[in-house]
Amino acid sequence: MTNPKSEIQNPKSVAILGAGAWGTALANLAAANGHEVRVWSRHGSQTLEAVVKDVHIILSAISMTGVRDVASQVHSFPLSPETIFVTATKGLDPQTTCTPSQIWQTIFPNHAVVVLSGPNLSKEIQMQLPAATVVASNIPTAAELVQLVFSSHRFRVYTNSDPLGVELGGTLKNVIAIAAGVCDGLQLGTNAKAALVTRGLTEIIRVGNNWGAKTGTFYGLSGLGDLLATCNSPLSRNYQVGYQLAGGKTLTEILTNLQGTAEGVNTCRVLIQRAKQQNIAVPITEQVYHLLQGQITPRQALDELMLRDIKPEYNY
Ligand SMILES: NC(=O)C1=CN([C@@H]2O[C@H](COP(=O)(O)OP(=O)(O)OC[C@H]3O[C@@H](n4cnc5c(N)ncnc54)[C@H](O)[C@@H]3O)[C@@H](O)[C@H]2O)C=CC1
Ligand SMILES: O=C(CO)COP(=O)(O)O
Repeated sequence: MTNPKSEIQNPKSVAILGAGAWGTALANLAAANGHEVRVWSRHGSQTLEAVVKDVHIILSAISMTGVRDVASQVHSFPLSPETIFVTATKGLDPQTTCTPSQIWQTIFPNHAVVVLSGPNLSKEIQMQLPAATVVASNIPTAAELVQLVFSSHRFRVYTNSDPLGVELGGTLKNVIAIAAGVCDGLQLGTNAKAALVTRGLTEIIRVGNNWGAKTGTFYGLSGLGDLLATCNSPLSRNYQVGYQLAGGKTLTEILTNLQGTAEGVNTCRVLIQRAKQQNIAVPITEQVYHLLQGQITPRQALDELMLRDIKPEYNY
């Protein structure tokens, strides 16, 4: 278990769905460990059916917009009951507010589903810089198998038994990363950034607890860890969205030129919908939402946050 190399004696076949930045990085990690890796892209020549045929693991690194459709397509193909699904998407479904793992689990109720999430800026991983992540599942053996497939001296993989918390940590932090980009773009300083990220974590925990996730999970790699990575790195697309909004660009201009997917834009809208339904206070998300809608300026968003009613610090 502690020696990742042991799994090379027992290679698995892994289908990676989505050949974007993250799918490619994950495919390289599994291939470097000696596993048989097949990558499917909607723009590629191989059919989805051929790629998923007889594999041990199907890992989805598709943007949120494609998850339901691709999962439904996979459902129409014959699969071994032992096939494990891994989801690496960090988003929420606009129709149902479901997480990607909830979509995969609903479509494949008899299969193990594992969530993979952590502070994993794909460019750094492609540069072979060291990183750590979490694989979480209600079925411990499935998480342990996925841990072995991806673990190496440059990618340290931890297991976790709170898949919802791990998934929400990676997903909700994208909204805070947009806010952090605004904070840096406006040059508000280190104190402001620390306050924003810390209060952002409180907001994430409040939403996560309401959803049924465990508080402690959000202090781990997929919550606090991913906040630290994305709120401090220009490599984060979500951070870039915020930074450029602070610079006066419109959201349309930013998204037209952005390389890859900034899931926080959609997640923010879905989160506002869910917070209203569940009556959860999400002050930072609200300001990011108004900003993305073009209803306020970054400076107005800042004032709104600073002038809220004073209150005790802990109020999950
Ligand atoms: N790039 C990164 O550093 C990380 C990204 N993620 C998450 O992984 C997911 C993918 O991110 P990236 O690879 O960076 O994005 P990307 O934009 O580079 O790639 C997205 C992939 O999804 C596919 N796709 C999009 N819509 C589709 C549809 N309707 N049907 C089929 N395929 C579709 C695209 O063809 C592409 O292969 C996102 O949810 C992101 O939050 C998670 C961790 C790290
Ligand atoms: O989730 C990520 C790193 O963990 C990637 O962040 P972005 O999607 O903002 O680039």
